[in-house]
Amino acid sequence: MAGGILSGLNAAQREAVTTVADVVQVLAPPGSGKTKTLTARVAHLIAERRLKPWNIIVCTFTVKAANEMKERITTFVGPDCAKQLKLGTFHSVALRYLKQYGQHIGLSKDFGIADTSDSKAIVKRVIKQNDYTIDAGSARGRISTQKAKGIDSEQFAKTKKNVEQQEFARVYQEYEETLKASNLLDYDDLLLRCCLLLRTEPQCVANVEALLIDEYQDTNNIQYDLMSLFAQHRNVITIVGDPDQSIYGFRSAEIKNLTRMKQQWADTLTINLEENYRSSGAILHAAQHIIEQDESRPPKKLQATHTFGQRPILRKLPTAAAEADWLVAEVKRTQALSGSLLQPNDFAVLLRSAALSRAIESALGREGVPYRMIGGMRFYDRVEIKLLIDYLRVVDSPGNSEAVERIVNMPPRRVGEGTIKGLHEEARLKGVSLWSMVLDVVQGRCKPATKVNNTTHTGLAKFVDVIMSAQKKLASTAAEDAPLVTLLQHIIKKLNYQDHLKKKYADDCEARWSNVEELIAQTTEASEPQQLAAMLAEGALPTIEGIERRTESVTEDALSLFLANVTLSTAGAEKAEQDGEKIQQLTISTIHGAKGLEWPVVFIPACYDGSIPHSRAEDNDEERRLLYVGMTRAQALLYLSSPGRNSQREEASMSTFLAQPGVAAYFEEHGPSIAIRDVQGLAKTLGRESPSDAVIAESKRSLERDEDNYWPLTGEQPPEELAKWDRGKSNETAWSIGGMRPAAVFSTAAVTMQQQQDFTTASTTIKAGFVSAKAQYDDILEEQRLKKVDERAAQAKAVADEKPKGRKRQIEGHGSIASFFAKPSTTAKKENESYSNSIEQRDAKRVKIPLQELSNVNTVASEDIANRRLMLSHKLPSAAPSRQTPRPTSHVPPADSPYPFSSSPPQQDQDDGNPTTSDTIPTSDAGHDETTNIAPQRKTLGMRRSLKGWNARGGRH
Ligand SMILES: Nc1ncnc2c1ncn2[C@@H]1O[C@H](COP(=O)(O)OP(=O)(O)OP(=O)(O)O)[C@@H](O)[C@H]1O
Repeated sequence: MAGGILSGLNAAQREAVTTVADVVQVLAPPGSGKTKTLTARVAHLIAERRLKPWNIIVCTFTVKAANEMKERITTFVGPDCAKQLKLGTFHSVALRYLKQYGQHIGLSKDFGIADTSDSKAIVKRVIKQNDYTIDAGSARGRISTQKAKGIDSEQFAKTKKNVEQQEFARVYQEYEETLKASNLLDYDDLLLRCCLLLRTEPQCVANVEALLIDEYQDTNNIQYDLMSLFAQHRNVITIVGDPDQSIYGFRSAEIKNLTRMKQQWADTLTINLEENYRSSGAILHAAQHIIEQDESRPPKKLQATHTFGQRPILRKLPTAAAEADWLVAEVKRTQALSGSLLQPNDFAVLLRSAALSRAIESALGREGVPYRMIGGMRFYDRVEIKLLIDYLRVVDSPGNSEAVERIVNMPPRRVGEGTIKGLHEEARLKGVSLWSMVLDVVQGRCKPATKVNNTTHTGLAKFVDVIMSAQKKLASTAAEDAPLVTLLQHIIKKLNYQDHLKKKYADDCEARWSNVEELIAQTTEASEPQQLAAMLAEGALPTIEGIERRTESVTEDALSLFLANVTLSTAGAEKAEQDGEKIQQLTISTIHGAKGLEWPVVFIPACYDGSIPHSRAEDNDEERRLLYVGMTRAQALLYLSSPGRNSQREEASMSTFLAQPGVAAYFEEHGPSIAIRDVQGLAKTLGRESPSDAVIAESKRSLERDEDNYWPLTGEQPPEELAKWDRGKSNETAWSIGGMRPAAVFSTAAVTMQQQQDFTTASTTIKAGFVSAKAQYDDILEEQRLKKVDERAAQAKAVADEKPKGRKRQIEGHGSIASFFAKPSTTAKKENESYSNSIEQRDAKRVKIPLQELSNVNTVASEDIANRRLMLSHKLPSAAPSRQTPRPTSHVPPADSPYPFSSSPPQQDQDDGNPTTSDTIPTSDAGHDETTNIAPQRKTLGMRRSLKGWNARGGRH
């Protein structure tokens, strides 16, 4: 048996499992096998030391962890033995004692448990009944904090207090009285009463021979007391934990409990596990460097068992939206370059807070990448968002009776459920929508069979007012006056939405309001003339001669398209879930929710000050540990990124943890190249079959670009995006002057040459006929923009001329995924030890080429500029603009290259001036519509990126 228990353990783990010391602390970094060790020790105590399983208590922090541990122990000692262990969360173990021995402290056997929502409801009622002014959510949290500190309501009331604290003391006391009167214990009480019981009646735990605790760094003071009391007779305790992963300070976790334990049991044996079995050396080095910024923390060794691998990536992007696009592009690129060996399940996006998921979810939805959320709901499924989206839906389409039914009494307007159902049924029988039924009732055109009293009538009238005023608002807002966000804000104001959230979700209204702010940011973005035009162009079908088009309203179309976008962005994933298929899904999680988990590829976006460290965080060290926990979830590839502007459009600067001197040396500036041999190594590690070279080559073909080189490393917009913006601006000018809807943003893939020419004609004609002051001013701005683009182009050329061209910096012999996945573990230690030297070598070789990729796209920008200059001089281009697309940048480095896995290839010395076929949509039948005589579409990189969403969605649904 012992052989089985100990097999596969390293020396330190074996020592931790077999030591005869009574009190043992196993301090282990992430991925070092803490759970494995703790499990083996339980099995060892039973099998070798002959302890009875029913005399062993094992405490975990989550039910999931308890179940996993039980499963693992079962494999060693069998199910009958395993089920006799006292194994569970602190709360469940405490509950067992209270149920069995509670009478010793006057607790009747039939006490109930107040769950979180019961507790909240009680606090709210107490506040309401007494007209207290204290916020219910924060009062509930404060009660829990006091209990965690072991301070009961009477003790709290006795100390000197200011007025506000006195009120809280009364809430606390009345809350306790209510629980008592109802014979309820809340979660905190379970622990507190158990402590009381074990102090009053220590005999209850006279049988306990050993106590083992997982994730010890998250214990609070009450849990510490409970630990001492459980073990009070024999004092045999084993804990495993990692102070660097203590991220629950906000729930009163006490990192000091480690030293407190050593003080209480002076003979505590501390065993450090230093080998990490999860992450590549490069990831560990970077994570270690970050955590070591906390100088108060004792130095600790962390040894990678894998080889160095690929250095993590630290990327700057211009905006949160660009960051999301880049992230999804990297998911798709690495997936394709691995010949689909990497599947969505292998990727995780870890966020500091749930509200950050919106941009990522939208980008994933647009690109059809399925995802699941853990530790949170999908953005559009969140109650506070769903309700607003429903309002927008009803404004857009009042005939949507389901949506009307959901929102007619939300926020509450005293319209009962029965009334709504009755009206809905009457409407159905009459063959009209619920909206028209409600409207007729409110406007006195109909006397319904369903009883509608005065109060209900008033409620219905209020609802009608919200919808009709919103429709009016939309109709009266000009396209250039941000119609979507204006509409949304109108609805939010009408609903008094922030107050509604405060009332209904007292304890987490801030987080919910953050989500609403995120939706406002999204509609603000979508309302920009350029975005609006692009969205409309994406949704537009080509004009077909002889078929009359529906008269368009820019604002109304924009709302419909926006809502369709929202719906479709989640439709793929929903379908997969409904069908019950086991589909591959990328994971989105908060970092807190990802604790204890691991993935081959991890992204941590939004690494900016205010996000991480969070603006409301009280303890920056805890925020740093949070980043550390996130980083150490990654096995092979880790991406951190930060936008120059966050989703609220505020300027954002790189997280202080990542901006410190020396940090950059641990990161690459862009995603890695992935060669075929890397894929083979990856397959080996993941225990999967390696795709053939042909499959890899084929899936590579689907890629628009096989290097992470679209977004400049400086965090600026790519010239293509700027040129697009510039072009969008010139359209906008024409649009606002002529009052016309733009046919499209120039050169979008969805817009035909004919349309472009039509638009060019229209805009030039307008300008020629009537040149307003605004138009002249726009022309001046336009010239200034052109100048800037010219400067960028010149700068890019200068950079591109530097040698060596297009190289990425890598450490010789390191720095590739292959070197991690091939994991020649005997050399791993050596490799990692020589890391510092490598950094120096690498830095000596570092070639600063931040704008290297610009040279590829200069031609695009230049031609656009030329075309726009033609427009400005009121001359029509004789033919559709011929735009040269960037060359693909995939090159095999020479065999003797010092950068064998370099991801940015050397530039070719000459340019034949022809667009490469791989970057151009073939001019075959597929691209040429005979019936409409539409010219073949050409693919341009930036444009295709932004338009793909609609095309793809159209195809899928
Ligand atoms: N001696 C070992 N040899 C090989 N693999 C090991 C060894 N010890 C642990 N592992 C593996 O390392 C991975 C991480 O182990 P585990 O989840 O127990 O780590 P942990 O310390 O609990 O991590 P975290 O702190 O992140 O939760 C698991 O896949 C485990 O099987």
